[in-house]
Amino acid sequence: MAATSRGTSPVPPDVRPRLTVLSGPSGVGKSTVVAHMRKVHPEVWLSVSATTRKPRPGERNGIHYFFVDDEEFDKLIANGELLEWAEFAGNRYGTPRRAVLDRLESGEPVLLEIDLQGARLVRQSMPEAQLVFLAPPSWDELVRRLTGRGTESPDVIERRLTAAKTELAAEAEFDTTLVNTSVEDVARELLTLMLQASGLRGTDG
Ligand SMILES: Nc1nc2c(ncn2[C@@H]2O[C@H](COP(=O)(O)OP(=O)(O)O)[C@@H](O)[C@H]2O)c(=O)[nH]1
Ligand SMILES: Nc1ncnc2c1ncn2[C@@H]1O[C@H](COP(=O)(O)OP(=O)(O)O)[C@@H](O)[C@H]1O
Repeated sequence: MAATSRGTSPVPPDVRPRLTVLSGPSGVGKSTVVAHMRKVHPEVWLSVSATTRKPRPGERNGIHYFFVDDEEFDKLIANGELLEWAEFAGNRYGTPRRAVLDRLESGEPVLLEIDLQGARLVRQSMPEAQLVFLAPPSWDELVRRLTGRGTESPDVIERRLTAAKTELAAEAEFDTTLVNTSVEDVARELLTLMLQASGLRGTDG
């Protein structure tokens, strides 16, 4: 099955939504899709979030996340440095505000990979943003991917699957759904959506 798009954007035609938010349940393949898109198109800018989660093997500070402790995260909030933040499965995650606003001001497409709560906050503060939901081909496949990744303990997997039920139920709040059957197809469709939202042409790369 190819990636499919569903839904239409409620954004008025005179507003250019340059900010794109990608959300979806843990294990659906968000990081994989984004990594593939950036491999093919290294010029695409992705916001790097701050998190209190501990790094997984292979994750690098400043590349995958800014890994901070609770005290540092509190400071980011207190100083108004986060565009949005949320607690997810026992850790906090937030989008550094300045870097995103700088990119938007320069007219570049911007991608945020954040959870449902963050997507809702962005929708409130930036109604022109386009919200893209990444859905699994099936529930069983989501469980297989999350378990097969092998990065979380069984109780953390359980928490993430509980959150996944809430997230899947919120799909209709998003402008578009992409079903992650093929990483390459989804990455291409996501880039096209980002470029179109910015008033730029979609590519076939
Ligand atoms: N609200 C919010 N969510 C974030 C941010 N960065 C990452 N997330 C989300 O936090 C959740 C957990 O991320 P992570 O621990 O990396 O696990 P993974 O997405 O399953 O690989 C995912 O839904 C991410 O999209 C952020 O800056 N803000
Ligand atoms: N289209 C796909 N088909 C099969 N496996 C996939 C696909 N996309 C991602 N995966 C695998 O699923 C697991 C979870 O992907 P990941 O990108 O870490 O998800 P997320 O960032 O949404 O939590 C990884 O092991 C990844 O290799």
